[in-house]
Parts: sequence; structure tokens; C-alpha cells
Amino acid sequence: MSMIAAFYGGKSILITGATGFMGKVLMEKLLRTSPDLKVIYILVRPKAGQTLQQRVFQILNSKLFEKVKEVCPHVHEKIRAISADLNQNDLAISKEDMQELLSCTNIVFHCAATVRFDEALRHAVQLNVTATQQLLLMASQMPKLEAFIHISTAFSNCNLKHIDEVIYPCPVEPKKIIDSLEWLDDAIIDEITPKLIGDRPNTYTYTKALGEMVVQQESENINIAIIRPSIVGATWQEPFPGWVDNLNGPSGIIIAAGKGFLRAIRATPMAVADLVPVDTVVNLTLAVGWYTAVHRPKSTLVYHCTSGSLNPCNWGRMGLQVLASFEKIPFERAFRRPNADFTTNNFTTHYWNAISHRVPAIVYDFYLRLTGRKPRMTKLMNRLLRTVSMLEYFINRSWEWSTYNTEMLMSELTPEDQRVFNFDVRQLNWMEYIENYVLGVKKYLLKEDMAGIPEAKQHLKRLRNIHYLFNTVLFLIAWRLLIARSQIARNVWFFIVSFCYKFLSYFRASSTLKV
Ligand SMILES: CCCCCCCCCCCCCCCCCC(=O)SCCNC(=O)CCNC(=O)[C@H](O)C(C)(C)COP(=O)(O)OP(=O)(O)OC[C@H]1O[C@@H](n2cnc3c(N)ncnc32)[C@H](O)[C@@H]1OP(=O)(O)O
Ligand SMILES: NC(=O)C1=CN([C@@H]2O[C@H](COP(=O)(O)OP(=O)(O)OC[C@H]3O[C@@H](n4cnc5c(N)ncnc54)[C@H](OP(=O)(O)O)[C@@H]3O)[C@@H](O)[C@H]2O)C=CC1
Repeated sequence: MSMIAAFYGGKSILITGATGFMGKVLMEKLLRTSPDLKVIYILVRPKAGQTLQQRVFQILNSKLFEKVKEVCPHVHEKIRAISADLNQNDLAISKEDMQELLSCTNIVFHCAATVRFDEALRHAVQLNVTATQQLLLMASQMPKLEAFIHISTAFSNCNLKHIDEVIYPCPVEPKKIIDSLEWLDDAIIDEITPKLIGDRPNTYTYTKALGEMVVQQESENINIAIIRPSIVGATWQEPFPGWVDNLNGPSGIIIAAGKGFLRAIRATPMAVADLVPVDTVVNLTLAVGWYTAVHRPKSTLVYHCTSGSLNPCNWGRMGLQVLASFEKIPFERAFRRPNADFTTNNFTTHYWNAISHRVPAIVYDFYLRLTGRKPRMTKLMNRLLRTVSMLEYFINRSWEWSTYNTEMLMSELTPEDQRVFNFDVRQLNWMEYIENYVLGVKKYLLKEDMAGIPEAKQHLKRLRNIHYLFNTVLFLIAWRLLIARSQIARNVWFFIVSFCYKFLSYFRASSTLKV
């Protein structure tokens, strides 16, 4: 029997960000391995015209939760959705709900965040710092609380090269930032943002670092731990391989490359691609919840959930495997044939962006106009290139994250727990994982049918032939123009033609002699 699974039995668990990528997998694993847990409270806001009940219903009826229903048929009864908005200072939780949360909660998993890199500082601070502070305040009033697990990111200190499992201070105190944002207007905030974030690339990593400082400063009397995952990718094993449901991190890039929109990228092939599967992060999170509650470490422990030091894979290898997977699992109606040229040079980046991205988009839009349709490719391409430019920081550098606490925790688990809550990335076979990732993107993100693969392969063949034909025509036109303008080109051309003629005459003569 798994000690961790047994630990969560009968518990009341609060999850923030349960409607997000990681939150859903966390909820699924909890319900599947500990179906006798008492209740999972989830803080949800109405969104995109859906009430919270509709949102929860949709999640629980998705493919991700199919296995859960086998062990926990009344899964809906285990989930209690609480209306909340982390953008509001009081989190917009009703008095009755707050009362229930304060009196019943045993464990808190705080996953909610804004993960947008370019979020306005005011909003990023509100969600990633102030909301964390509010939750800690709530936690301090929970008499039954056993552990509070805060999900941060391994990139919260990406301004450092070597990162230990400790909380690093930021130059300006989070409290001062929160206070000043209350009275500064947006224009001034935009102006001071670059100065505040300093050598970090964006407001996301900066506010996640501030969030950690808040955890450190306001966790007195709370049993707390921080988990820092690196780049979270599709599921590795559970509940099934390749599940993914948003475009963040590599998933959007895989689509853009597979559909042939993105054909070159500024990336360092030798830089470490520090991906971790989402189920690995969730297994570690649940193990940390158990360890923090049962062993009650004296200080706040930070756990790195990274792959680079234990089982490194670089972007070059990953890119090649992604391309190889497209051969087997092509996406439907690709714009161009998938290809990925990695470049680290400014000039070649601009060159590829012009030749491989903007020109085909302009040509295609011209074609759409000619055929009476609305042009859209240039706009799409501009947004894609903007997105890629924001990811560049992370694909051109390598970091070293120490993993002592994570390894210590692994050694504390029973063999059964090591199996059920496996977070040992050394066992990950990258090639297999990436192929499943591409398959998952096709199935769960693009919602494409596997039966369409032969047609998709045919389409890629047609694109290849068009590509060859286009290049040949282009070459002939260029050569014709060159011959018209340059004596040297003409001489070379006459030399080639006379050489071919002589060769053919010789070949014909020798074959006549043989006969
Ligand atoms: C073959 C080679 C392959 C090799 C693999 C290479 C993989 C490289 C991947 C590197 C990942 C590095 C990530 C580092 C993560 C740090 C970890 C974390 O803690 S943080 C956790 C991770 N956090 C993140 O990853 C957040 C990254 N994303 C953002 O911050 C924002 O989306 C934005 C600022 C980039 C664009 O904002 P904005 O323009 O206002 O608007 P929207 O947001 O509404 O989206 C606009 C359009 O872009 C689309 N799209 C969105 N995302 C991606 C994507 N990743 N990609 C592509 N496309 C993407 C989106 O669908 C939409 O399309 P459409 O509707 O127009 O058709
Ligand atoms: N994905 C990654 O690569 C990595 C993620 N992380 C961290 O992991 C955690 C989870 O990330 P992930 O699941 O990928 O992110 P998602 O963007 O998928 O999910 C974010 C969650 O936060 C919720 N949320 C956002 N704003 C509010 C709000 N105002 N009120 C209530 N809830 C809100 C979202 O709810 P809603 O559905 O309503 O928008 C959603 O449930 C985050 O803390 C992130 O920093 C760390 C490293 C890498």
C-alpha cells in the first residue's frame, strides 16, 4: 500500500489553479490514487461565458478523467468548486465558503498564477505575489492545516547560472512593491518595470521570485514547501502518455513547426532543454505534500523539479526528434513542410525570418486576396514571431539546478511510493517521450484524427514536390538573368553546355561501336 496515497485518504484539500494545465493533472492523480479523500476544494472563476459548475463539469468529463471514473465513479461529489477571483484583494470568496475553507482544509496546493511572460507588472504582482500573500493569511487561520505547497518556477532566479534549492532575495521587498503599485499609475509602472525586473527577462519570472520571498516572510507557523519545476511538458506516463491541453512552453512551438509555419528558430543546439513531464511534477508535488505534513521540516524546503542535471537533453537533439516524429505523425493541412533550422546568429535570424517566414506569408496572403478571401497569414506570422522572440531567452542558455532536496525525498519513499509517485526523470527516455508528446499535441490540442495520417503524408509529399519545382524555377530564372548580365556567367554556361555535348557525343559514339 502506498503511504502517500493513504496519507491523502480522508483529507480536505484546497487547490488553486485547478482549471490549469498542472492543476488538472494534480486533481486527476489525487482522485485516482486516493479515491477515499474527503473533498477537494477548488478555487474557480467563471470564464469565457461558462459558470464554474459548467467549467468543472467539462473538466471532469474530459478524456483526462476517464481512468479516475473507474476507481471513483462519484468523482463529481468529491469536488467542491468555490467561486473565487485571485485578482481581487479579498480573493472574492463568500463568507460561508471562507468559513468552510478555514475550518476544514488540511492541505493547500497553490498552483494558480499568471504564466504570461509579458503580463503587466500590476497584474502579475496581483496574481503571483498578492494572491499568494492572501492565501498564506488564510492558511495561518486554518487550525487543521498540515501543509501548504507553493508552486513556483525553476526560472524564478534565471538571472543566476547555478541555482540552489534556497530562496534568493530580490533587491526590493515585495511589500514595498505591492504598496507602491497601489498609488502609481500604469504609465509610471510601465516605465519602472525594466528597472525593477533587472536582469530577469520578464515580469513572470520576477513576480514568481517575489512570490517566493512572500512565502519565506509570511510562513511563520505554517508548514510550507516550494516546488520549482522547469519547463513543464505533456504527460510522460499518467494517466496516459502525451496529454497536453495548452500552447505554453514547447507545445505551441511543436504546432507551429509541425504545421510548417515556423521553419527556423534562434536557439542554441547545445543548450540544455530542461523539460519535465507534468505527471512527474505532480508526483513530486504530492510526495512533498506528504513529506511536509508528516516530517514537518524545521525550515521551508525548496524542491527543484528539473531534468538537466540528471538526464540532460539539448535543444538540438530535441528538435531533431520532433522533426523525426513529424515524419511518422504528420499534422493535417500543413502550410509548408516541417523543417527547423537552428541559428544563434542575429543576421541569419533576420534572414530566415524574412525568407522562410514573412515572404511565404505575404505570398500566401496575396493568393488569398486573389481568390477573394481575407488575408490572415501575415498577422498570424507576426504573432508567432513575437511569441518565439519571448521564448528565445530560455532556449539559448543553460542553467544548473541543484536537486539535493528532491533526491533526499526520493530516498525517503518506500519502493511502492517510488513506483506510484515516480518523479525520477533518470528513467525518462527522451526519444519516446518526444514522439508521444507530438502525438499528444496532434490528438488533444489539434484534435486531429489518426485516420487522417495517410492523407497528411500525401499532402506533405505534394508540398515537397511544389518545393522542388519552385526551387528549380527560381534557379533557372536567376541563372537566365545572370547570363544576360555577366560575361563570366556566359562563359561558364557555354563551357558547361559544350562539355555536356561532348560527353553525350562520346557516350553515343562508344555505345554505337559496342553494337
Ligand atoms: C522543431 C523544433 C522544436 C523544438 C522545440 C522548441 C521548443 C521551445 C520552447 C521553449 C519554451 C521555453 C519556455 C520557458 C518556460 C519557463 C517556465 C515557466 O515557468 S512559464 C510557463 C510557460 N509560460 C508560457 O509558455 C507563456 C508563453 N506565452 C505567453 O507569454 C503569451 O502567449 C505571449 C506573450 C507569447 C503571446 O501573447 P498574446 O500575443 O497577447 O496572445 P495569446 O497569449 O492569446 O497568444 C497569441 C497567439 O500565440 C499563440 N501562442 C501562445 N503561446 C504560444 C507558444 N508558446 N508557442 C506558439 N504559439 C503560442 C496563441 O495560440 C495565439 O494564437 P492565435 O490565437 O493568434 O492563433
Ligand atoms: N507550465 C509551465 O511550463 C510551468 C508552470 N509553472 C508554474 O506552475 C503553476 C501552474 O502552471 P500551469 O498549470 O502551467 O498554468 P495555467 O496557465 O495552465 O493555469 C493557471 C491557473 O491559474 C488560474 N488563475 C489565473 N488567474 C486567476 C484568477 N484571477 N483567479 C483564479 N484563478 C486564476 C487559472 O484559472 P483560469 O482557468 O480561470 O484561467 C488556471 O487554473 C504556476 O504557478 C506556474 O507558475 C512553473 C514552471 C513551468
